Amino acid sequence: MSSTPALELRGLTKTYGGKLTALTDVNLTIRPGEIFALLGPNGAGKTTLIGSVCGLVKKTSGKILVFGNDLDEDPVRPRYEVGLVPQEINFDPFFSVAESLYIQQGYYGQERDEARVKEVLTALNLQNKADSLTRALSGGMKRRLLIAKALVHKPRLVFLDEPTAGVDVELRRDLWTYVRKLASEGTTIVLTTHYLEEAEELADRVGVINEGKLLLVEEKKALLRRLGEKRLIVTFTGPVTELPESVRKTGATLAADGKTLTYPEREGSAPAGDILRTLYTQGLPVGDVETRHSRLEDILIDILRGKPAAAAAGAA
Ligand SMILES: Nc1ncnc2c1ncn2[C@@H]1O[C@H](COP(=O)(O)OP(=O)(O)OP(=O)(O)O)[C@@H](O)[C@H]1O
Repeated sequence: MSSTPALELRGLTKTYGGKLTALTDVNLTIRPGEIFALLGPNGAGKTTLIGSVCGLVKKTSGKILVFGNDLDEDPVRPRYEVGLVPQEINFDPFFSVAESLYIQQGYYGQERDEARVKEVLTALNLQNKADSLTRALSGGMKRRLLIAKALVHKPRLVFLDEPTAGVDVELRRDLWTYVRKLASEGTTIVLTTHYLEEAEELADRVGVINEGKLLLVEEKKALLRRLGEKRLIVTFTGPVTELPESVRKTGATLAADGKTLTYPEREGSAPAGDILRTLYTQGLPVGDVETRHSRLEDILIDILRGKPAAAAAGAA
């Protein structure tokens, strides 16, 4: 596989109306074939970033390179390699499903390719709807069609902006399977989502953006590891003043009120069971015991609150 980045943003900045800076000096390299999840709260700048690459938003400054091609030098052809599944449904209700895909092929400078349209419709389970008017589709089918539209010209870089917002669990699972398949075939995927479970499930790397600034870019696995794969949480029936030294040494911490112990179990660290055994043998008043897998949600909250440990890796 080529090592040319699928996308490079260098100092990308966007100011709306000379006032609101939606993106500030964003530097980001997306590797070919990866699934990259861009996370951040409402208004963080995710759609602006995607829009700048896809030609829907005019950047204020900075460089955008798609598979090594600078969009300032050629704003059209490199974008033929890009597909976008937008947040909002945007097709003409008077065309049929198949027609809207043929139009899309033309829009991307391609010949009408019936076999490809059939293939995409089948992949998205819309084969029986080819002749239906798009306005006659259910909400979930419209979402499938949005994805079909984004893929029909075989883009090598696909942006999915909130692809599963408002869809049912089954469709979400189907889409995840399909996204994984695309990635396994070498398509690069950039995904924004408010469902952190989705990013956890799919992403190879995660980027966090807030107020137009990219705060962190890291491998998802490393990010989850950093917080501890698992947390042991012990609630005591009465306040404890001090933890046994052997427990303290493991990195376990006692809450200020002495009522809870938290232990992030990391690779190679003491097993949670050893800590529990010590607590019992030392006669500490163990009440409730809970183990919890770390979630991207915990990490994201820490990063957005500016906790230094969480943001240690910095943006790349
Ligand atoms: N066309 C526009 N004109 C003026 N301001 C805009 C425009 N589009 C977006 N903004 C502003 O830019 C900022 C970033 O918006 P953007 O839509 O990129 O965020 P987002 O991360 O995609 O949010 P969400 O998760 O809510 O979709 C917001 O403050 C938004 O109000």
